[in-house]
Amino acid sequence: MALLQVSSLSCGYHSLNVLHDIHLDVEPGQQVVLLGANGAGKTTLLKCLIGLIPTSSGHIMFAGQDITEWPPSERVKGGLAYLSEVGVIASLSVEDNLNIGGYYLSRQERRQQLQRLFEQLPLLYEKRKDPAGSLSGGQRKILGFAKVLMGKPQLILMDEPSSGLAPVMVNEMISMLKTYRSSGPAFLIAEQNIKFLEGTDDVYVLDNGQIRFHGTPNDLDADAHVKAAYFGLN
Ligand SMILES: Nc1ncnc2c1ncn2[C@@H]1O[C@H](COP(=O)(O)OP(=O)(O)OP(=O)(O)O)[C@@H](O)[C@H]1O
Repeated sequence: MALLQVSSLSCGYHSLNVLHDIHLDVEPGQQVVLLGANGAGKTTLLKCLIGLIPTSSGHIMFAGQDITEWPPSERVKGGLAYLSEVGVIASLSVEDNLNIGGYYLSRQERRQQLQRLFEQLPLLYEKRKDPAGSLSGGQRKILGFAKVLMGKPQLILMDEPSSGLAPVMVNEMISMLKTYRSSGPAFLIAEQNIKFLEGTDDVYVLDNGQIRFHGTPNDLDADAHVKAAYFGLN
């Protein structure tokens, strides 16, 4: 059974639908990429899935439950996490940001998870008392990633992890995804950067609020029409 199953979903802002009839699945442990240009509706879809924007029609099933009407806090408690492009609170310390990510864990679990992440990401341990705003853009992205991992989610919704990152940090982010995928969570990643197709199981192409393509990265690579129409590739 799919971990996330989105069917006939429409949503938008102030009674104006931006997304139309979206169907999308994520299986446990999968990495799924949602590709689309600026304004295609990627952020809107992720916000709708986490509950920050209400659904106009359709259904969102997660871990066997219909969460379409659930508030964001219940979705997070249920194992869904959302990492926005910003991802961290600049005025709070690195450690406080991480503890916010583990808000729904018991005190003991939170302590253990914090220790585990500090061991895996020594940079965050070194900077644990520093305000998140003092970190470089790349370090902030890593902190944002660690912050969502703190809550031990089953599925992480990531909004443009590459935005504002130098190419070397994009590679670092891709290798972090590889590392953490093997330890459990599934990922739905909204991106414009096709580098994120590396290690990806499934791809959806979103254009003007509609899914125009769904398949594996190999299927996408073989589809000259989609490549030319949406990515200017021959
Ligand atoms: N708060 C809002 N109120 C009204 N319309 C909005 C709002 N936010 C986004 N939109 C519109 O919804 C459409 C989809 O925007 P969205 O931000 O979801 O796209 P995106 O694919 O994430 O693009 P980007 O990469 O630029 O963030 C756009 O036409 C945008 O102008």
